[in-house]
Amino acid sequence: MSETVTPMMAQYLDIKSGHPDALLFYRMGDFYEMFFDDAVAAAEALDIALTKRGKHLGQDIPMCGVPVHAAEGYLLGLIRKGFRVAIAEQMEDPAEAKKRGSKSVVARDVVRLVTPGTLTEESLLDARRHNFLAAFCAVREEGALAWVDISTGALAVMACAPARLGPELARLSPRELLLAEETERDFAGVAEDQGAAVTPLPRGAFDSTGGAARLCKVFGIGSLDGFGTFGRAEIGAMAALVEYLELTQRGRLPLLRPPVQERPGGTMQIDGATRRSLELVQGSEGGRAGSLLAAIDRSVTAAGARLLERRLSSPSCDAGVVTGRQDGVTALVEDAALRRDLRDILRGAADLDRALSRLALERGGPRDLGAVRATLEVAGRVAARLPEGLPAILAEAKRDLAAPEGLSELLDSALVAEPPLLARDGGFVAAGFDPDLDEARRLRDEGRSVIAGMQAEYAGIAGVQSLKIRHNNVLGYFIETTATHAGRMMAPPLSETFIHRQTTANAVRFTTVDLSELETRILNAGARALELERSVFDRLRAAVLEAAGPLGRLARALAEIDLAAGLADLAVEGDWCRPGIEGGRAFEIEGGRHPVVEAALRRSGEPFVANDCRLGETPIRLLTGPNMAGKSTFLRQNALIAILAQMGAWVPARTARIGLVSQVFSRVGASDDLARGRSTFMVEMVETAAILNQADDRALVILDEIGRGTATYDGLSIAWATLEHLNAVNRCRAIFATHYHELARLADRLDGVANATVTVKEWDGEVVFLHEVRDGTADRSYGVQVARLAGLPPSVVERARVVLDALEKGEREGGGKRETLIDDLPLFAAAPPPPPAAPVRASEVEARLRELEPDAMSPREALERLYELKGLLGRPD
Ligand SMILES: Nc1ncnc2c1ncn2[C@@H]1O[C@H](COP(=O)(O)OP(=O)(O)OP(=O)(O)O)[C@@H](O)[C@H]1O
Repeated sequence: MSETVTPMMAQYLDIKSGHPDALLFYRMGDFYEMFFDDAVAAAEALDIALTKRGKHLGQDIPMCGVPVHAAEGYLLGLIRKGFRVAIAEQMEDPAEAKKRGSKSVVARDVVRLVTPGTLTEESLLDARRHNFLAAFCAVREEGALAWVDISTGALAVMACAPARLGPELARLSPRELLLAEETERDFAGVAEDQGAAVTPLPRGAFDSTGGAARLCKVFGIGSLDGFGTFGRAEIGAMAALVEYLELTQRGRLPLLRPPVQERPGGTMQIDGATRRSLELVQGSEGGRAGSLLAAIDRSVTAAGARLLERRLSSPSCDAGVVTGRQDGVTALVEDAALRRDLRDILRGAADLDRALSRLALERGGPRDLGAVRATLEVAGRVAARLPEGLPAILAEAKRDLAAPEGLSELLDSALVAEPPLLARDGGFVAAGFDPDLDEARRLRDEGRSVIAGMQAEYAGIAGVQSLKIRHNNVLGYFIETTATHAGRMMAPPLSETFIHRQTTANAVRFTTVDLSELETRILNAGARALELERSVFDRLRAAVLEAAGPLGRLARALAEIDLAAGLADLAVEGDWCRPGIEGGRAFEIEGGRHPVVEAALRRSGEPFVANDCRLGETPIRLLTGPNMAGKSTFLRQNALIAILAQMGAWVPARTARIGLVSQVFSRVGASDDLARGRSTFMVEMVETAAILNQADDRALVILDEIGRGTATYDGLSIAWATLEHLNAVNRCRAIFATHYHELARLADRLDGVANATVTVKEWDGEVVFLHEVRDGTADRSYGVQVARLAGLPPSVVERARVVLDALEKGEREGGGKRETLIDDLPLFAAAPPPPPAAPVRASEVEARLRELEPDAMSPREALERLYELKGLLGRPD
């Protein structure tokens, strides 16, 4: 049987056996081919043709392929669908292989494993978002999470108990999580809930003893102590990252920055459900649109946008850090000219972090060197524009903008103005940089112009004006003429000069001794020029990587300045204020607004009504009010203001004073989690339980309509007990919106609770939403009116009114015996509402009206249509 396996298939199977979990992209000339099950899966995932190639063990071999030049797009498609891809390249020229014998196969090897967490290509990444790869290491009850963005080299680690894994993953949203094989079962569900692909690794990868040595080697240091004091789990998690990077990048490591150790509790805790319900970085549809991030992002550089997302995802709990950042924003709010100039200059910056990372991974090209040069130039101009006496955060950034000695000059003199993407074809080194290169290029180019002269000369000798000198990859340079003239050239005396090479259907091709010599000279010069350019590239790359430390700091400084300027711009334009950050439990917002709702209303020309929120003395606010009045908006805006304040931004309010918030919890709106078999009510209760069990006295909790997913009295009881627990046990600041007006009475009994309501006016039987939050309670929900506004059939609205009146009357008189009440109600069938005839007619008339195009009608037509419409109205039933 084995005789039927071709040498190439044997090689394929050998490589594939090393990567059973990945699709194997097997390079064959200009294509990456896939075979067997890989081909079937990829053809389906990419919607490309599935073909066959030869037989294996008597069966057809399924095959599909993608062209190399378009491979990135296909890779992206596969990674998005959850595949991992191993890329096997040809490691030698096919000509080399031939030398070993006609049957020998070109040597191939996997050069890289592409996985969701290890992307570096610009086209595969979102420039404005991080792409984190994370590793979680559990050592008994302890745990640690490490994460790296290999496209920028940023590495961080923190102690993380297993129970905190979910919220931390929600904060970072890594694309991929590494777990030890034994723990995969325990944590894979948590990871998948947060959208991270799980990759299991053998336990050895997480070993802290060997790991410490491996990390020291990567960073070129003798001991990790210089970076901080790390626990065993922390070292294990970082070591697993490094091991996986070595595995996927086949030994080439990205430019890892020294690990930043995050302190648990240093950032505001916000769990996944809260992040989703507040739509911090993702809108309700899953993308960026509609999120707070999208509404506040004014950064002009990709690195600035990434820093903004990081800050927004991890607001600080350290008053010093927050006020330090605020100082930076404030300085740029106050100096409009400086802010404008900085933003203008920053627009010219390239994505330095990502360029550096590609260069380190040997995936970079001349354009990445160009990106370094451009960013150095921008950094110089930014530093020159920043005055003395700035707040510390900006002054430090200015210091970090100092360019590494001589690098700018080197890149400036070495690179052409617009370097190409790839080094392969040369053409990126500026004239005058390398005399040898200039000489080789001159020879090559002169050769080309000599050829033009030669063509004229040979045309004269042969007496054939249409004679051409052409070039192709097989023959090199050759003289071409048509068959009509060729006879003369093949006969003496011309045949002494013109040597016949080839006859094709339309042409006959010749060469000459002089042409061959010239060709060799041109080829040699071209090859030499290319070789020299490559060595210049290597030199420049080495110089850039040598300066990777300071360049990383410079990139970070630019991002910090961009972020501060963007937030300042936002603050000025939105008329925001600098919030006071305090140690106590104050929460005093005057004239607060919801930035996303406000922006949406502005687009439709409507004003947003600003509202106060004071939770200082009575920390719990019980909010009642009609449907659609703006309760959810009010709840969320206060949570968002706290988050914005602690990320260091200004906030959408007239004034704000906030005692540091340790945790934000939000339960707003309900949704089913059918994938996990949970009903709406169950999801709500699970989330409420999490809040009641975790919220401490520095937490800010917003709860919207707890208990509405069940029977009225069950719901009311749960809401009641929840409110009491928040007040007595959690002792946190909270806003609690409810439709159970009965709860309002609790405010009289509980010290920490006060009532507030969103006001409406009733006018002519209609509700008018004022969106104003006042002290006090609402008397009713106006649910029926809102239902009418939403377009419920009038018969249903009318019927609902009747039922509501009866229920309310019964409640007043009978103490809430609903069964008897319902018995008393006139039955639906017994008192049918009049059939709604008019609206049907009206909509038919409307439909006709909509079809009309008055501009296209003659007066007569218009009149006819009018009669027709009138006729429709008057038609008897
Ligand atoms: N302060 C405000 N100023 C202007 N318009 C507002 C304000 N607050 C809310 N709105 C508008 O009212 C709409 C409804 O708001 P929201 O969803 O907050 O109401 P709600 O009281 O929570 O309703 P329900 O009880 O039905 O969930 C919003 O989409 C927005 O357009």
